[in-house]
Amino acid sequence: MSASTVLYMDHAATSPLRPQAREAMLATFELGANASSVHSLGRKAKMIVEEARAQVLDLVGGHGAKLVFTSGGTEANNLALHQARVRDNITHLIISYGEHDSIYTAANYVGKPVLKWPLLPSGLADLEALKALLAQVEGKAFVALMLVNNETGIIQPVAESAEIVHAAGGWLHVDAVQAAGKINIDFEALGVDSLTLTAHKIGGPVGVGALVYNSDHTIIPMITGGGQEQGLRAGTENVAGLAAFGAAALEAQLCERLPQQTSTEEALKELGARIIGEDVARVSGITCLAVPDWSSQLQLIHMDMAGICVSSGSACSSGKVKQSRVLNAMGLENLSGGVLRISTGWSSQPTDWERFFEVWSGGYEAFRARQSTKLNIKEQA
Ligand SMILES: Cc1ncc(COP(=O)(O)O)c(C=O)c1O
Repeated sequence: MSASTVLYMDHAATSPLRPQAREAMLATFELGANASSVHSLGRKAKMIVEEARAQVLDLVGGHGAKLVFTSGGTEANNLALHQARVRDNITHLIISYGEHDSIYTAANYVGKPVLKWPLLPSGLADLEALKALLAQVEGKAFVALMLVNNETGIIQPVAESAEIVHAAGGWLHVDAVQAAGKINIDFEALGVDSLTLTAHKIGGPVGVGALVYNSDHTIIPMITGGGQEQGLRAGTENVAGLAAFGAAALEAQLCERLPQQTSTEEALKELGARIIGEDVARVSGITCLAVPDWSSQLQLIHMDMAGICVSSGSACSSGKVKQSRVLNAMGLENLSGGVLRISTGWSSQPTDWERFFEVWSGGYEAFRARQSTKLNIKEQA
């Protein structure tokens, strides 16, 4: 199957490179200079890095904030966690069950007690539970809550959480990787201490990300060596990648009108599917559907054979389908084996949902017909 006949509905995993990002990247490859060099080409490279910094800060309304570039969202989340590791006054971490593994699992390596912050059955983080957890902390807490969940698309109450965390003297980190380009992000209005972004979810390249932070804070570096990034992140700058990140951020500011999935979701529900998080605010661009009988694995195979790239709802960094921690935390263990995540982005077309529905519904009906034939044979035997 050629790439042109494939329907890509897995933007939450990686969004294809935008033409503007590709162009910026190629132009910078031509330059071929180190941003730390003092000669004219080096200074030009440095200017490209600084322009990208301004473009990415613009995407999150972070005009009064600071930004350190990283190798992606995972490193930015780890750099945020590092702040908890090195600050003696931070005694505990409070991590929501919805977090990406680059927070959820990495928190266990900070070396301080980790308290797990439950989700409500709606999928929203439980703010009363947050208050109760903070009350258990004798020192200060580092708290992590993502803005948009990567499996369900649910928008979390970050600004409210920031108020609660700050009233207790803590630090609130927000992973905004899946929010960027889908909803407007206003760093100041959210009132958080640090915020993670990655380029490849907004049409930039893989391997480039950023930690935006409140300029009242001093960031302690995790990677040391040369003095790049004002001494906050050593390593020769990935100038071409950063130029592309900046170009993608500029385009993503428009929060493109993604094809509406509402009518398809209604049709899916009529066939017996459940749309996870349908009672709370979600981004358009991520739909998580679940059925009790047709496994994620079989759904993925069926869709893939028809040339449609989707994902299981759970993280599948190992290429395997595994149970969803997020759905389990919502009390949906019974559904978590039959989950499918469909995600759209800048290159998606309105007709994509129609083709998705045709193929998925055909597969599900055929699956159910096979199941009832099996049942009849059993009953007759
Ligand atoms: C919510 C969230 N945070 C962090 C990451 C990690 O970003 P990166 O792939 O750039 O390391 C991802 C990527 O899947 C994500 O979805």
